[in-house]
Amino acid sequence: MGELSLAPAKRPLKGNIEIPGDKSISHRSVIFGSLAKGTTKIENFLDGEDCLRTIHAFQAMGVEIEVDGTNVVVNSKGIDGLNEPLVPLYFGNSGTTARLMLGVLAGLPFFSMAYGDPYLTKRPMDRVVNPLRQMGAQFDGREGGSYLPISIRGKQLHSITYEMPLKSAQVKSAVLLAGLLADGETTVIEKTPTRDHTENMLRAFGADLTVAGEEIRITNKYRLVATDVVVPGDISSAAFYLAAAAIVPGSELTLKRVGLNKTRTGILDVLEQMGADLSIDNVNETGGEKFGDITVRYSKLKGIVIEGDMIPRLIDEIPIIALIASQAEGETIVRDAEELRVKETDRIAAVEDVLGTLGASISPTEDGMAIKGETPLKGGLVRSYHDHRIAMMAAIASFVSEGAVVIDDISSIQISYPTFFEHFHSIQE
Ligand SMILES: O=C(O)C1=C[C@@H](OP(=O)(O)O)[C@@H](O)[C@H](O)C1
Ligand SMILES: C=C(OP(=O)(O)O)C(=O)O
Repeated sequence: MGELSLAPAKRPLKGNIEIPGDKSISHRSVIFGSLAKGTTKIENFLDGEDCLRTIHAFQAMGVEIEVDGTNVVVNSKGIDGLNEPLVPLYFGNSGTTARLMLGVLAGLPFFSMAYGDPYLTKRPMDRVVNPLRQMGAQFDGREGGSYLPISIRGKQLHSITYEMPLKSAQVKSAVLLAGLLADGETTVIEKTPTRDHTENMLRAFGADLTVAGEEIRITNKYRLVATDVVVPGDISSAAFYLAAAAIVPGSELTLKRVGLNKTRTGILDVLEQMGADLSIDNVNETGGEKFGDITVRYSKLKGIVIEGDMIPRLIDEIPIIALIASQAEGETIVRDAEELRVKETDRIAAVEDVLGTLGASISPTEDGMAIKGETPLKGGLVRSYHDHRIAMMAAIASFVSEGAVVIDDISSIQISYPTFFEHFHSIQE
């Protein structure tokens, strides 16, 4: 797959979409399934490239993992049964695999090596390497271990109390995973809440975890117990079709079984504040994770300010929110989102380039952007920067463009949403 030209399609979008499994929860289901002794069955696993990297890492350590589409069965001998990997572990484009696995590998009694693709290789790893070194971890790598490739000499770790300097669920999770393998009680203090799937799944797998206000504590007192996981749909994937229905006149889409964890539903709050017409039905819960069907109908939108504690609740949705804002009346301002600079690409610069090329008015700032609407989009040739969220945002932009949107390379979409184009075409019939 390479370049793709999408003709303008200014007709109402209609239908139902089965949103694929949540990426964050899929990674964690394989990690906890592999650390627990016994059989863990995972349903609705996201068979995107990133989550497959996490599977390959544990297979290289001797865990039996069978993948049959979105059904995965993990058979593990538990933490004590993991073997030294004989080959370097390849994490591809996946920041979540890299950060969480460094937390695991640091506390296992063997040597390992990790590397990634050219994009992951540019992303900072010192954010996990630093706290893990405080726990006694031994890493070596580029720029003193700040960037992949990194080698890990596994050690018996000791507990720490770590106050989060960044708003990052990956850092929190790396320290908690290391805490699961360390002596004593590890405490993470998190002033701004980030996604809490690690905490929910640790509880479901029987770990000794307590959460009291801003403090999350974990010990290695109990071994994890293999537990089946049903993965809810990924709200970060649903966001693309929430946006499509919200900005194409006359549309109505229902997105099925989408995760509704409060730490992830910022996009729904923002859409409501902008004036979108949303309803949620069939709400249920699995493994501490709420999910339900979301219906969105087109309505006139207006610009808003998005900042502070809201940002971690929609961090991956900011590119698609920028597109929505370009079709809303008035100005939308995004602040406190400096983390966007160190994602798969610099997403502030990429949004400015892609939406700017298409005709939107985007003014970037150090930690966000201002978007002036409502601007007609004219179409054009855009670069995706090998970033799945940028490529999908550009594809959705074609629904409201006057001319064709040509995306230089759509292969990155396989990272998080392999059925994206199947769904894209199904809602135009
Ligand atoms: O923990 C996770 O599964 C993730 C956390 C977020 O990253 P940060 O922890 O860097 O904010 C998010 O952007 C990423 O897509 C997935
Ligand atoms: C930032 C993302 O993922 P990761 O950090 O796992 O590469 C994402 O999916 O938007």
